[in-house]
Amino acid sequence: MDSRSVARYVEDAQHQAMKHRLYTLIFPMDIYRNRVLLGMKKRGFGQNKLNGFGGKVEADESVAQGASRELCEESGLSPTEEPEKCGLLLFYFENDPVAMEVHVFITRSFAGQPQETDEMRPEWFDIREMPFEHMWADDPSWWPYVLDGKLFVGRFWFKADMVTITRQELAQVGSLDFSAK
Ligand SMILES: CNc1ncnc2c1ncn2[C@@H]1O[C@H](COP(=O)(O)OP(=O)(O)OP(=O)(O)O)[C@@H](O)[C@H]1O
Repeated sequence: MDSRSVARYVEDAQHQAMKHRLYTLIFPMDIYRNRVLLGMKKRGFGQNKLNGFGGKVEADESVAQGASRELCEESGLSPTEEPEKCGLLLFYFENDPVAMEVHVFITRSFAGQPQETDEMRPEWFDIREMPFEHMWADDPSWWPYVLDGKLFVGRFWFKADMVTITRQELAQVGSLDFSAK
């Protein structure tokens, strides 16, 4: 397991025995107009879904750096402050021995204009009218925590169809600073 992974703090032997891959997911928020920038994923994992921006964390960067880098690469916006942590999501897919550990961030302070890239087609949405029918099935469960500014940890078990959730756990937490635990 990646030493930066916080997955080891989950008190579940089955979970701890699994390999985890680190990902980021970042949502640029326009607080003046109550909008969030989503991107239509044009290729690869989650193709044709709307989502925040993100991807795999590289070996030489922190998760926050990874979130900033992916935002620049995929949307044309660059955060002008350190992105804010808002949640941790763990995804398990039937028949896949590797769990996804997704670090969720928002940024309210960024430069640039959204631009379409090879990977994403960005579009603004009202934060209270999210297009959940075009998003991952777990998103409606935890998005309210983001809106309320509550930190959260969630685990979702997906069937191989990548749509059906067979089990889920979601809770508000006081801190996402696991290293200080
Ligand atoms: C299962 N429910 C889910 N709900 C919400 N978001 C989800 C998700 N599952 C994956 N995600 C996000 O999808 C992106 C995939 O990243 P992905 O394109 O594979 O990474 P990366 O850009 O490094 O890939 P390539 O460079 O194309 O290999 C990444 O932000 C990750 O957090």
